[in-house]
Amino acid sequence: MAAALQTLGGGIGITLHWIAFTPTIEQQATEEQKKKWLKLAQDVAIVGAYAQTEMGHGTFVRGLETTATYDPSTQEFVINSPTLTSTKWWPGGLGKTANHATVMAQLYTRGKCYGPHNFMVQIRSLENHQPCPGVTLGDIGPKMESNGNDNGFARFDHVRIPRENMLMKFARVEADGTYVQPPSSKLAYSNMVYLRGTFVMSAAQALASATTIAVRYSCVRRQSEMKPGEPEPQILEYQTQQYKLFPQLAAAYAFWFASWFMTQQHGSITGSMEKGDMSGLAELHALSAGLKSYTTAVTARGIDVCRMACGGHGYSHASGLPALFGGAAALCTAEGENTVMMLQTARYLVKCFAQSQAGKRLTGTVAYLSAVQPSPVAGNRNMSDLGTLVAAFQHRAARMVRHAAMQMQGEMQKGKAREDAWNSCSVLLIKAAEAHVHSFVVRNFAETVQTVEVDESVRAVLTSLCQLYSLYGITEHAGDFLKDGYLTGRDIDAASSHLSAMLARVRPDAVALVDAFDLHDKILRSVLGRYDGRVYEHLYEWAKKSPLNKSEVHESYYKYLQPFLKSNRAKL
Ligand SMILES: CCCCCCCC/C=C\CCCCCCCC(=O)SCCNC(=O)CCNC(=O)[C@H](O)C(C)(C)COP(=O)(O)OP(=O)(O)OC[C@H]1O[C@@H](n2cnc3c(N)ncnc32)[C@H](O)[C@@H]1OP(=O)(O)O
Ligand SMILES: Cc1cc2nc3c(=O)[nH]c(=O)nc-3n(C[C@H](O)[C@H](O)[C@H](O)COP(=O)(O)OP(=O)(O)OC[C@H]3O[C@@H](n4cnc5c(N)ncnc54)[C@H](O)[C@@H]3O)c2cc1C
Repeated sequence: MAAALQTLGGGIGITLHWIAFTPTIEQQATEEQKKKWLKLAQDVAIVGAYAQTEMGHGTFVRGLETTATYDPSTQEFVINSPTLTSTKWWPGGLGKTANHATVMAQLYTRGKCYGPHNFMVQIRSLENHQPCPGVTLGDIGPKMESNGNDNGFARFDHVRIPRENMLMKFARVEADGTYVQPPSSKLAYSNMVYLRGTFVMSAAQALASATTIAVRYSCVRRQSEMKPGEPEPQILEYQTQQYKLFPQLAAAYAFWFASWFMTQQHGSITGSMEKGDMSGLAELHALSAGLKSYTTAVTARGIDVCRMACGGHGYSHASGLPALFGGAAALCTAEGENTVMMLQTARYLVKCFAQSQAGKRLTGTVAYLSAVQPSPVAGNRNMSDLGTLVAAFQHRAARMVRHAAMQMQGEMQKGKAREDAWNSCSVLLIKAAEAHVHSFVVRNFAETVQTVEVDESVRAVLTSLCQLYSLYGITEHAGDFLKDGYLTGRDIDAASSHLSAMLARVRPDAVALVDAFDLHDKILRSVLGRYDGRVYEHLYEWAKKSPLNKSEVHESYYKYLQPFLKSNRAKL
């Protein structure tokens, strides 16, 4: 339905209705309010946008300028866009599709500001879809990709909504204007945590799509001579092609398993929060922010590697890879810009490190921080053993977290304010947080392949893939592992040769591993990745449908080229 609307309309998109607007009602509305709006949203009797970001603020939610001022005389909130930069800007579906929006605005009551809260605002008439009085709407214009989605803008000129339109599951405003505190001010951000968690699966699916396309095409495409006089080989026979594609394929599986963990964690922690136990919220936020940032960044880069591995046809929209890349690039910015999200994870790690220094036993995804010994125990390690690889990644992360935290402590001891010390160490902090998330993904991948209920022959293939993913990470970041002597040069050489062996071992199963994603041609939308492998015939058919081929001589010849040629010939 959503996809149909998105393709049919060519300018409307209800993606955000499903992934942001409806979940916000589910997570932030009272039972009363759900009775009023949730079924309408689920049945698409209303279409909604999630209107938080403004022209002037996206990351800094506490800096949003839209206001919601409570008027006790009428028991209404007045929604207003006081400045140009307060214009809501970017929300998907806001331009032309949505007739409702959850609007994040600074809540004012009795002259005091209580920070950003969500409000349900009808923005278009249900009769004729015209903007409601006081509401100005429009599309923000063409983007890098996803132009089927009308990311829009909205301005509110003192628009009045009933008090009951404030989503009041956590915080409330009583009829007389009294503000009732939520258990945590961050619960207003809970849907962002949820959405970031879903991005991990979006990244896995996107990387799975890209590797399916590139691996299948690399079995169809024959090019060059590996040995003089021999037939042109499949390009997947080249080790360099395997080195490009198989780490991306392994990452797709790693992220797929990481998203299982994320979903399970989100469910159990929000379950406890429903019972008033907020203790897991900080870890959930740090994990979802870090995983979202890490997986979307690796995915965007990985899709472009797949695109380049397909040569010229990879650059054609026929391959489906440019659109995939554009979508993945969007997820690096949307739902929390990646740098900012990784800094949130770093903030949590620094806090946990301080707690472990004070003797607290850490648990959950940071437990390893207190378990890992600072002084490395060098020695010939078995670089094909998953336990050894996991321990190496945890040691690397613990060392980098400790280094960044100690660096920050040092800056503060020199008299720097905490915020300045934070800023001057933020590159170290980002790298430490990335190493932490990377070690989580490796550990989770290893634990999943060892416990998932599959046939032993399948487990053997998944284990090779997990080794490949880990060895690739070690060789790509060798310096981090060598720095304190935890790994030696010999270990890194061993890792490189094991990696080469893994490339050769994965090769015979590569097509089966991408087929296992079970992505239908209609989902892949790629001539190169077709299940039947009939690339060339369909590439020709695809090209013939290009609008430029509607006429043999394009009108631009008569308008521009013909007079231009004529005048140049006249000068000869
Ligand atoms: C792979 C591709 C496949 C194809 C895809 C298909 C097509 C794709 C194309 C197109 C569709 C894309 C889909 C679009 C969807 C996107 C929708 C949106 O974008 S909706 C807007 C999102 N906006 C943000 O996420 C704002 C980000 N900013 C923030 O969240 C905050 O401002 C933040 C966290 C950066 C700072 O918030 P502070 O300033 O209030 O908090 P501080 O001062 O940093 O920290 C205070 C305490 O609060 C905690 N905290 C912060 N946020 C928290 C949270 N969410 N939950 C729990 N605690 C939190 C912190 O951990 C900290 O805790 P202690 O004090 O250390 O204990
Ligand atoms: C495809 C797409 C769909 C979107 N859909 C929606 C939607 O449906 N609803 C919605 O509300 N929003 C939506 N957004 C907006 C999105 O949430 C914001 O773009 C995002 O939160 C980033 O905020 P920003 O654009 O203000 O970037 P900024 O925060 O201005 O980032 C610009 C640069 O500043 C850096 N920076 C900012 N703060 C810090 C900091 N504290 N420390 C270090 N560096 C910092 C960033 O790292 C980045 O490099 C969408 C965006 C895109 C691209």
